[in-house]
Amino acid sequence: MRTFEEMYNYVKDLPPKTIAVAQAADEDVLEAIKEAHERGIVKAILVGDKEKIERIASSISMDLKDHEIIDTKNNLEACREAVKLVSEGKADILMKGLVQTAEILRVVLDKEIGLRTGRTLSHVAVFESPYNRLILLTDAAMNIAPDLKGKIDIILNAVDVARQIGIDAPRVAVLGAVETVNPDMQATLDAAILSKMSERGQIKGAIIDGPLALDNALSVEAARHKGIISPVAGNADILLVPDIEAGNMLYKAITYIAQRRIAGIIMGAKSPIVLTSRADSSEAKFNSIMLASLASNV
Ligand SMILES: CCCC(=O)OP(=O)(O)O
Repeated sequence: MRTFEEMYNYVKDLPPKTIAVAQAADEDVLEAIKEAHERGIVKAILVGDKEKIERIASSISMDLKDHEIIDTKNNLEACREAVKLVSEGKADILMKGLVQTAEILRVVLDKEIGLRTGRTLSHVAVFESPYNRLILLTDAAMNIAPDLKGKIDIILNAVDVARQIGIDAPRVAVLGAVETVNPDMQATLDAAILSKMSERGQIKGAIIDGPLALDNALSVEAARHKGIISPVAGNADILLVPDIEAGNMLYKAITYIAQRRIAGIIMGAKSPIVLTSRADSSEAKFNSIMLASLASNV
């Protein structure tokens, strides 16, 4: 797949999913749900301030008859109710509405009602690139400073998503600020170990190389210019960033500087979780719903 249009052409033939939205009283969230419903991808259980949800829905001419509303008093209650719907099997997908990322993730990780599976949870973003392909970015939202084991799990979650979008053996660039191993830079040490583990078949299903800087991970020209010989350089499908600061800034640079279309979900839980920035457009939220629908096949 090269675009979100191509993703839609695939997702439209999947059975519609039920999505539980934690704090749905937001215009962009409801716009995205409206479009995803009209295009046959989901029906929703909208959790949040009922009066506000109905008011916003009416202002965007959204018909609520095919959706359910659960009235809640505050964000915590909305997150808990929405997460419970998924853990009880009443919804296939969870979506972050107008709540902070940390608020919903705390409930997702709750030992009693949460959605843990034993796997590391991680954020996977997918964006349209100028390189004629969809590219994945991980982790922009969940793992603050993952260690080596964490990075392996983060890669595996991204590989699952890559497969669903038609990339069978994704090329993973382990990003750093430089392309050589520097003992003072932990990201480059982790990159070297991950590359060797991949070469020896200890991590399967992907071709992993690094450290690579962002320029030579993406651009064949940049890689050639810097004389980098690598099975990944210039052709990366997955960008693994060293920590959440790098990931979140790159995610927002893609949106606000490059102005590329993007989608984001959390993988590794009982269901995919649609997780965009609160400030992301309804289009980004719609694309993320599509991505979650696709990823729920994993
Ligand atoms: C994937 C980005 C998550 C994020 O940064 O969310 P907020 O902007 O809502 O904090």
